[in-house]
Amino acid sequence: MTPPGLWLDGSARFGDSALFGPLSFRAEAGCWTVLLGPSGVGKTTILRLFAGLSRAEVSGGFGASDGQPLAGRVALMAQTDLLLPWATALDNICLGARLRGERADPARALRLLAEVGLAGMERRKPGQLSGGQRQRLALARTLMEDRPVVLLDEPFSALDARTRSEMQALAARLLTGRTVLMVSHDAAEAARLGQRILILTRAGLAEAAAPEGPPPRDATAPALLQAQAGLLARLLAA
Ligand SMILES: Nc1ncnc2c1ncn2[C@@H]1O[C@H](COP(=O)(O)OP(=O)(O)OP(=O)(O)O)[C@@H](O)[C@H]1O
Repeated sequence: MTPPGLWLDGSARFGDSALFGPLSFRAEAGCWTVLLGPSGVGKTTILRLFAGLSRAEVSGGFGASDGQPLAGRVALMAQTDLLLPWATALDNICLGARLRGERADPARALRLLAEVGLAGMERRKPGQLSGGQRQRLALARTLMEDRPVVLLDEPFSALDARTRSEMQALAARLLTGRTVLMVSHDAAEAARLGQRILILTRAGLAEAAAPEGPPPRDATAPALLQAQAGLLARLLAA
């Protein structure tokens, strides 16, 4: 499936309560876009709209750049891993297919578990995995869905710095070529992963220059630290 871009135009509201806008949002096809911004401006709502999970009304509409419905083409990875505690790692990965009444491919599930570094752990339950391993499992479950559009809602924010860095690198490698829209609070994460970096504030949507080179970028490189500082300054000013 060729990944489509994403668009959203206008202002958003929940019933009588205005949320943001008007603005013109674009996430390019096949690119990694990071959406930064202070708490409560509507970042998660934008993700949930594209995932078909929000009831917010958007005045100018939203959708895929190819004009086709987004339903069935989107996978969402949330901040919490949302794993079923009583199910094994393998069953958790296959859950999406099961819920749709489809047959999950166990060989593919095992391959994905190996790709995220969980080979041999397929019979473990989430409680028998570390926080980082659970996030790896959640990433494998997202990949199992094999959707061209992947929405990430701060999926690595609860992890320690080292595990977060490993997960960022793994996700960048495994999601290459898909349209990725990631919500984050973390300027360092945006500088490391974003091919486009958008900042949503009460004043509207602005674009920040993304560092050069494909993600994941070296988080300790001077150019990256400079980009991170610039983003942080913009976030603090927002
Ligand atoms: N279903 C809903 N009905 C009414 N208001 C809602 C609903 N969902 C979210 N909101 C409100 O919309 C606003 C934006 O929420 P959203 O979660 O999109 O913000 P955010 O930028 O992702 O914040 P954070 O960074 O804290 O997660 C909040 O004030 C929230 O209370």
